Amino acid sequence: MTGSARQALRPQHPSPRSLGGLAEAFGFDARGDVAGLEITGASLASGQVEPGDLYVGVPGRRVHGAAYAADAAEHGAVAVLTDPAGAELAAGSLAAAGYELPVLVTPDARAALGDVAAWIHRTGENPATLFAVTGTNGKTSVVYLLDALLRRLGVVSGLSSTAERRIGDEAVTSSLTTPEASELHALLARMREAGVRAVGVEVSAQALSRHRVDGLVFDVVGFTNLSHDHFDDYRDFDEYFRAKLELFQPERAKRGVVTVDSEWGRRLVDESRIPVTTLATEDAAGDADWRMTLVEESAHFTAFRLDGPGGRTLEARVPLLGRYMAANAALAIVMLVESGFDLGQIEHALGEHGTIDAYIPGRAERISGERGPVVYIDYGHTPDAFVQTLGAIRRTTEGRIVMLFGADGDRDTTKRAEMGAIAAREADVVVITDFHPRFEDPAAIRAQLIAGARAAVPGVELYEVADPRAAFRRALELAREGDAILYAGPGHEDYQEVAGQKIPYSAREDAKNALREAGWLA
Ligand SMILES: CC(=O)N[C@H]1[C@@H](OP(=O)(O)OP(=O)(O)OC[C@H]2O[C@@H](n3ccc(=O)[nH]c3=O)[C@H](O)[C@@H]2O)O[C@H](CO)[C@@H](O)[C@@H]1O[C@H](C)C(=O)N[C@@H](C)C(=O)N[C@H](CCC(=O)O)C(=O)O
Ligand SMILES: Nc1ncnc2c1ncn2[C@@H]1O[C@H](COP(=O)(O)OP(=O)(O)OP(=O)(O)O)[C@@H](O)[C@H]1O
Repeated sequence: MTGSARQALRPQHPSPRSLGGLAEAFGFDARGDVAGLEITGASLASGQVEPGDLYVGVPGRRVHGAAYAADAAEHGAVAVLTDPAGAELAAGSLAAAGYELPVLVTPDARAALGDVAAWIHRTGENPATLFAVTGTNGKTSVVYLLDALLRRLGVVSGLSSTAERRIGDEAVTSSLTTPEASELHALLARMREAGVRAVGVEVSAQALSRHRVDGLVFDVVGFTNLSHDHFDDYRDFDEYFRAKLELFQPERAKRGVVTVDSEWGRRLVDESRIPVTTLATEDAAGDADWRMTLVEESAHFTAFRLDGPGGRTLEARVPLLGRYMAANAALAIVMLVESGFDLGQIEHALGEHGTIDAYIPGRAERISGERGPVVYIDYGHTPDAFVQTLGAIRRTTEGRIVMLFGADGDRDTTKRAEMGAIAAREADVVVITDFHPRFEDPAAIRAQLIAGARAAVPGVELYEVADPRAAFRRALELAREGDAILYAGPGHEDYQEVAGQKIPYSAREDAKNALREAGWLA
C-alpha cells in the first residue's frame, strides 16, 4: 500500500510515558502543571501533531516554531518543549488562544529531541540491526539494495529513504531524505511492532548537522562518494565532508564501510574514529579490503565480482543500469558482512544467478517498452550523477543520447553550469526544461544551464522547452529506435514545486503517456 495521504509511520500501540518523568530524566525546567500528564509521541510541526504528542518548538529559517504552540494544542498536543526564547512565544500563543499547556524549557530543544524521542518510543530496547548510508549519490540505492538482500536472507527489514519510508508492503512518501528525529524514532517503534529486525536509513549531511539521527548508534554505516552538491548549505567541500564525517564517530556508529575510490573516501578512513573496512570499485582506487570488479554491463543488468579478505569471493548482478549500481550493491553486501552475515550465506541466498532483485523507484528506471527509444527516468541532480548515468547509457546504447533536464531553484546554484557542460559533452542532444523552480525565475535557471552547455560545447544541439510535459514530447520527437532518452531530475517524485505550490506531476506517468501517444507503448 502506498499511502501518500499519511505523512508518517508511527507506532499503532504506543505505551504512554509520564511527562513529569520526562522533565525529571532530562532536567527540563517545567513551567505549568505536569502532574498526571502522559505523552505518546513528539512532533516538530504543529500541523502534524497527533493527540498525546509533545510539541517541540524550534527556531527555523523563517519563524520560531514555538509561536505555533496554540496550533499544536488545537491538534491535541499535551505539552510544549522549547528553548527560553520559545517559552515566551509559546506562553503568548497559548494564552491568546485560551490553552493551559505546560511548557518544558531547555537551552536547545532540537539538540535534545533525539534523546527525548528515543525515550518516548523506547527505541533503545530490543533494537533492530541499524544500517545507515551517507554520501552525495547512491544513498537511496544502497538502502534499497540492502532491503532486497535482507529479504533474500529471510530477515524482516524496513527502510527510510528519500523516496519513501517502508515496512514490508506498507509505505509512506518521504518529504525529507532523513526524517526529523521525532519521526525517525516513531518509525523505528512502528517497525519494532511489525517485527522488523534490520533497518536501512539514508542519512544526509543536513541530517547530521541538524540532529536528525541523534539518539541512535548505528551498527554499520556506509559511505558511497562525495561530489559537488549542497553548496548552499555548506561553504565548500571541506565543510560538506566534515558534516558527513560525523557519522563515522563512536557516538553515532559501531563500525563503517567506506568506498575509497576518491580522496574523500581515503580521508574519511583516516579521520574516522570507528573500525572501518574499505571497498574499492574503480581500478585506480589503490589498496582496499574489498574490491568490486565489473563483469558485464548491459541495458538490462550489471554483473560484478566482489573479492574480499582471505580469498572470499562472490559473483552477483543487479537488474539495474550502470557500474555505479554495482558499486552500490557491493557496498550493501560488505555492510551486511560487517553486520555479521557470512559471504557464503549471502551467495546461497541469492541463488544460481546471484541476482539481487531490487526495484529502485526512479533511479535510471526504464519506462519504455520493447519498441522505440529506450527511456530512463532518473533522480540524478548533481554533476557526478550526470557523468555516471550518461557514461552507463553510452556504453549500452548504439544510437544517440537525448538528455532532458532542469535544475532545482533555491538550492545550490553553483553546480548548474557544470551540469549543463556535462550534458553537452556527454549527450548528443540536450533539452533544457524546468524542474522545481521554487521561488526563482525559471527562465533564469534555464539560462544558467544553457550558458554552461554552450560554454563547454559551442555547437551543441540544444532545445529549450519550459514545460516538462512539452519538453519530454520534444525529446521523443528527436529520438529514434536505438536511441536513448535520459530524463534526469524528477525520478520517483510526483510533483513540481513552483512558488511554494506543489503541482501534481509525475515524470514517469507523463512519459509513459507520451510513449503511448507516439505509438511506442501499448
Ligand atoms: C530549508 C530547511 O532546511 N528547512 C527545514 C526547516 O524549515 P525552516 O527552518 O524553514 O522552518 P520554518 O518554516 O522557519 O519553521 C520553524 C519551525 O516551525 C515549525 N512550524 C512552522 C509553521 C507552522 O505552521 N507550524 C510549525 O510547527 C516548523 O515545523 C519548524 O520546525 O525545518 C523543517 C522542520 O524541521 C524542515 O522540514 C525543513 O526542511 C526542508 C523541507 C528542507 O528542504 N530541508 C533540506 C535542506 C534538507 O534537509 N535536505 C536534506 C538533503 C537532501 C539530499 O540529500 O539531497 C534532507 O535530508 O532532506
Ligand atoms: N554510486 C553512485 N555514484 C554516482 N552517482 C550515483 C551513484 N548511485 C546513484 N547515482 C546517481 O545519483 C542519482 C540519485 O541516486 P540515489 O537516490 O541512490 O542517491 P542519493 O544519495 O540517495 O540522493 P538523494 O539523497 O538526492 O536521493 C541516481 O539517480 C543516479 O543518477
